[in-house]
Amino acid sequence: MIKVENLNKVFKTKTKEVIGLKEVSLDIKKGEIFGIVGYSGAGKSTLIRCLNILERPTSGHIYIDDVDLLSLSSKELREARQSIGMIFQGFYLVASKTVFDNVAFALKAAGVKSVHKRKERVTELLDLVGLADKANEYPAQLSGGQRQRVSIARALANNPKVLLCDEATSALDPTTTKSILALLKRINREFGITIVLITHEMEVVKEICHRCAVMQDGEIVEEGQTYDMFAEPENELTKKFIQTVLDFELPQKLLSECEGVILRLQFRGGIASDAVVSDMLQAFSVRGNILHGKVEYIGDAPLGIFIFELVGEEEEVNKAIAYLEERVFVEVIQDARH
Ligand SMILES: Nc1ncnc2c1ncn2[C@@H]1O[C@H](COP(=O)(O)OP(=O)(O)OP(=O)(O)O)[C@@H](O)[C@H]1O
Repeated sequence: MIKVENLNKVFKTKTKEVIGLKEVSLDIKKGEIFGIVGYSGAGKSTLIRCLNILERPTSGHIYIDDVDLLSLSSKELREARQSIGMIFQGFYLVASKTVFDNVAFALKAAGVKSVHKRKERVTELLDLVGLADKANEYPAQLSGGQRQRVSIARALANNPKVLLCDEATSALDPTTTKSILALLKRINREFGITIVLITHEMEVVKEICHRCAVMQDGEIVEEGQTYDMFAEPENELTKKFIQTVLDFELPQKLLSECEGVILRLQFRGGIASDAVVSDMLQAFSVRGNILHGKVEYIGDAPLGIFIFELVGEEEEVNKAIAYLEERVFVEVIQDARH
């Protein structure tokens, strides 16, 4: 659906050249929610702005449904953009227009001349985003979450195939963020709209993205199914992002009192975690203490995480670790034996 091939963007300033994107390639499937995550300056905004040619890449290709966006004339590009909606962190609503008129404006701009048709569509959209009762209010009278709902209604006005979300929830509190993400999920499910979102919050990716990519210094450093990225991240930066969601802070006092090996065990959904641990405890002469444990849901799929201390003779402990490593993901986080 969206194919990005070897995209490069170099910003030329008076004194230097800044690399915005470096050989970025992506293949985003129809109906997918795809997340792009990275720290500030990683190139996320540049990439998402390139997807509707708000920013012209220096080289490379962008295809949406096999149409090469960079080969289009200005008129053709304007038409192609009708099928790409976009929402932003700052909402960009027109302060002097009512909620109704902010949404109707997108229809007018797209050439919908009939007042009746515009009214019908705006009413439908405001219903969809839960703002039917706010049609005559002005942006200043709305909360941040409500403003983002208006901008979602506006972005969907002309039935786009793709919705680009540029840090759409970064200015919102956690509860409002959840409600906006739930709305995006619903839009994706009910209308099959492909959603590409950029964010610096892994929590957002965990909540709604089917697949995601991690960016650093203009490059994609890792890409995959969101669940796999959480369960078995490979890149160091991905691991850091994952930790922001899955990390357990154990009290320093507890760590210093532990005499054995502290392991972090990760169980993919479907594996009976307690059975693996109790079988291990029966098979080897070791003692085990669970220090922490919980099940995180990545989308709807469970990922179990336990912090576990193993105490015993060195050889038995090593055998027990090897036994666990054959069955689940194991990370040694402290070894007080050495
Ligand atoms: N118009 C510009 N002129 C010069 N350099 C730019 C321009 N826009 C972006 N850059 C540079 O390109 C790199 C990528 O920036 P970009 O805004 O895409 O990152 P980002 O991941 O979106 O960060 P943030 O989350 O802070 O917006 C940065 O080094 C940035 O300074």
